Amino acid sequence: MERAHAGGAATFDVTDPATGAVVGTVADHGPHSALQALGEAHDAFPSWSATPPRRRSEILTGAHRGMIAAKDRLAALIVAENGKSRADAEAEVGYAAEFFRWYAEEAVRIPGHFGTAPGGGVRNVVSRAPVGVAALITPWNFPAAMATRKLAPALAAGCTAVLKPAAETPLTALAIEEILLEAGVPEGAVRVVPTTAAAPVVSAWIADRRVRKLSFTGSTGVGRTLLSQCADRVLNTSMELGGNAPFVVAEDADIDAAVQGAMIAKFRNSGQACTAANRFYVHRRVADAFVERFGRAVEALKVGPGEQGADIGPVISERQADGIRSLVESAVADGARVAHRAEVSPDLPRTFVAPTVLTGVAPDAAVVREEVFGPVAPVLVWEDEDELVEQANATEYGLASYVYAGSADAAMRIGERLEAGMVGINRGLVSDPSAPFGGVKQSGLGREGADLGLDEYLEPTYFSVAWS
Ligand SMILES: NC(=O)C1=CN([C@@H]2O[C@H](COP(=O)(O)OP(=O)(O)OC[C@H]3O[C@@H](n4cnc5c(N)ncnc54)[C@H](OP(=O)(O)O)[C@@H]3O)[C@@H](O)[C@H]2O)C=CC1
Ligand SMILES: O=C(O)CCCC(=O)O
Repeated sequence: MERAHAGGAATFDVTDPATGAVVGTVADHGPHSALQALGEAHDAFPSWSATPPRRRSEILTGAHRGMIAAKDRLAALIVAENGKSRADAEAEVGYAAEFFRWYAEEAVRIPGHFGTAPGGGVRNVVSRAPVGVAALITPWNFPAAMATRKLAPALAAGCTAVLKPAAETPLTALAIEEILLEAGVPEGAVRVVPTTAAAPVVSAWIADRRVRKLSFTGSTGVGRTLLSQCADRVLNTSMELGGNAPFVVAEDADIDAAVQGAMIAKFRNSGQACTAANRFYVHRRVADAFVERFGRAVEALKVGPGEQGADIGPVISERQADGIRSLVESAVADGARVAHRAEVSPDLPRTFVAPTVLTGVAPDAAVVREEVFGPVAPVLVWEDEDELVEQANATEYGLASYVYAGSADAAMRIGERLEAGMVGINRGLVSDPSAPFGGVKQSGLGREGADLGLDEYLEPTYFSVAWS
């Protein structure tokens, strides 16, 4: 599985987090070749933005088909470079491809506005134009979906793009670039630029006047740094940052359904998602039943390499694994109890972390306050709804939250009080290309998916037309 890409002699290896084996080698772009790629995207912009929406739509439809046809190959690449289970990888390919289909349908329906100014004699005409060349920065946790969630609306809007994938997972993004070219995206309109020098490459793009848009998915810390760099040029930005999702179980919830939702919300992608349930608030009356059933489901999880039928693969790196373990150790040192834990063979490398349920966790424990990004579920007990809401909102993050309740009234009442851009009501999965994905507070700016995701790549122009 080897991919190289024009862009200079330097290369870097991509490794499998399940084994440490090298699974690919790619060009390592520095700022110079990254700016050349930007030049290509800039040159391609006039023609792509003038391409009829119907044709752009057909090309995106072709990209959707191309991804579905390449599902096995793409899933294998994702497992190899990210480590997730084969089932998670296949689900990701379907989810990622769907962004192309959704935005193929949106490309031909970009709305405008025609209205009469209240004073009369003037018509307000509003049209929307592509913002220009977009620089897209993606993380390693969803190597396909994070790329298509940005590329699809950018291309639908008429933008061209340079995309920097995470250094851990460039192979999937390169495969998607090829699929786009095969579907008819012109040479240069999309350039994937792997690098081990993220900061200088991205800074060079941000400083370059040809870039008119930055869309970033990753940690809040890096997002903050990029926002301050973008301030110098007042660059249009979209930011999908970290999360710390509360998962609330009310006393009248269907416990089996809540456990099923919790398994998805917590263990999809081994917990490495910004939408992952980070802390569980379970009503005292149902806490024992929930922990017992949730614990049984967790203990049944099979941990192992993604291609060997495991439910839970490795996390992305030893550093990440050590960080997750130390959150568990510090919670236990402060009185928490490991109530349930899945088995991990001692023969597996250190990147494999045991899925764990913690009880008796202090509300201000680091495992509750910080984004765990791993398969660990701290469970806290609540009784008073005001206190629950206060604790759930006591975070700078505001991305996703989840509520399980028996009555729609209770579910919506609690859901509306949670500070989050997305609320799963009796569902453990909120991600959907047809819905606006994004957060409030320090979880980000802007939305991806749905019609709002397209808006991020369009600028309104208002024509004030004398018209008697
Ligand atoms: N919201 C989300 O989806 C994600 C959140 N996270 C959170 O962040 C933590 C750390 O993960 P990590 O991978 O380090 O996330 P980062 O935020 O560091 O990485 C995300 C992307 O930003 C790039 N990047 C990193 N530093 C810079 C920089 N200074 N300038 C420009 N680009 C940069 C990375 O490139 P490169 O890979 O080459 O460093 C990658 O493409 C996780 O534990 C998790 O809590 C992580 C990933 C996704
Ligand atoms: O962690 C992320 O930013 C990706 C969330 C995956 C999803 O879309 O559900």
